[in-house]
Amino acid sequence: MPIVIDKVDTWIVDIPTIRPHVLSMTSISRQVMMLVFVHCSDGVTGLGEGTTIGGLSYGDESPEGMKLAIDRYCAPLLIGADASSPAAAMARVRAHVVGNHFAKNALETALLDAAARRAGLPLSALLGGRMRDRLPVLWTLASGDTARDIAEAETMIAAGRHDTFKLKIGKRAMARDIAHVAAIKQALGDRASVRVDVNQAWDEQTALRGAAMLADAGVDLIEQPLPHADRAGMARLTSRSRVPIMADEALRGPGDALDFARFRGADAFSIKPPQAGGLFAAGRIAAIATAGHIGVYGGTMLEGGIGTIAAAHLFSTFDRLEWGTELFGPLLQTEDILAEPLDYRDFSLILPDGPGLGVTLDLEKASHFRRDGPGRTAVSLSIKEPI
Ligand SMILES: O=C(O)C[C@H]1C=CC(=O)O1
Ligand SMILES: [Mn+2]
Repeated sequence: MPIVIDKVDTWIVDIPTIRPHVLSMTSISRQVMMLVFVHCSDGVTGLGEGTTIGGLSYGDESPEGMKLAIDRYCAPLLIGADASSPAAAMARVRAHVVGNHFAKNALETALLDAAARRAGLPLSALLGGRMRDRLPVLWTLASGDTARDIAEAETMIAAGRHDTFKLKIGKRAMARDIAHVAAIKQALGDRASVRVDVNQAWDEQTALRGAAMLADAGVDLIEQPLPHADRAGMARLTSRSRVPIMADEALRGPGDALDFARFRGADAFSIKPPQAGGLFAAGRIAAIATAGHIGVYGGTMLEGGIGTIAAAHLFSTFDRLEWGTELFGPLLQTEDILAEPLDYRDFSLILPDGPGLGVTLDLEKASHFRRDGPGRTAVSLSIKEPI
């Protein structure tokens, strides 16, 4: 008897962040996660997560939209389908649903988690096998305040948690932002690598001047300085900047990665399974990066434990990961909805060995924070910032 997909459930879960996280386009003080449960006829359930930043401020999918896309359009395509081939199941979804990369990634993760659990293998084994058991993880300093960011970095270094920091800039005038970055780099010196993420906020002229000043300040990497559609500008900037340039929002699938590799639009790629449209698509971006002599970095959408560990399984299979990862999402949340939190130590995230994702959802806790669940909390009702 073939094992088929019986049911697909989606939940929206709201968790506050430990402090406001300030980016160029929005500030968040909670994270909204869309969880997917794929229930199979053999009793195995796979888990996936779709999370973005600040509703629709970062990308063109919101957690609420992901839930709708899955409930209304994707789930009916999957019910009764063979659960043993996530690739065939996702091909069916892709044939009928355009775009919706975050929703597709969450579904593909759940299908792969179920298949790997059934096989008794860690997800990384299904994706080709691990090249490493731990991933270096940086921390983003984004409180919006220089002194607080320096204090936060010092605490992280002292605790052995992070020694590489990404600073979110682009919200304020360029000179003010760079003074903030330079002060942090000066305070940390050689004890830390400092990078910046402009989140598309600059134009090419600002970026050319900014890159020169950031080089003088000792910054190691500049992430997505220009709007995602300005590929020619990214290529010109990459050829002129003394600091390596990384593409993030511009990479919405392997096709974008191929263009960037052809025109050397970046020195490094931030690889994010949700932006890519799934774990397999993200793996193809890494292959293009490697073939194009472009550096590889494991990005995040500030996901919780499920999305984070799914990405970690994939990143563990990459043969090159020159720029490390930023898989710190669960550490930014006040609560963990996993039964056992992810294992962060020695500046790294340690991959679990159990089958599938290798993590267990604390169902009671997740239901408590579920927006539409029985334990609906004050958190989801008292939020003032835009969803
Ligand atoms: O990279 C982004 O643009 C999004 C995200 C990742 C880390 C962080 O602080 O924000
Ligand atoms: Mn980024």
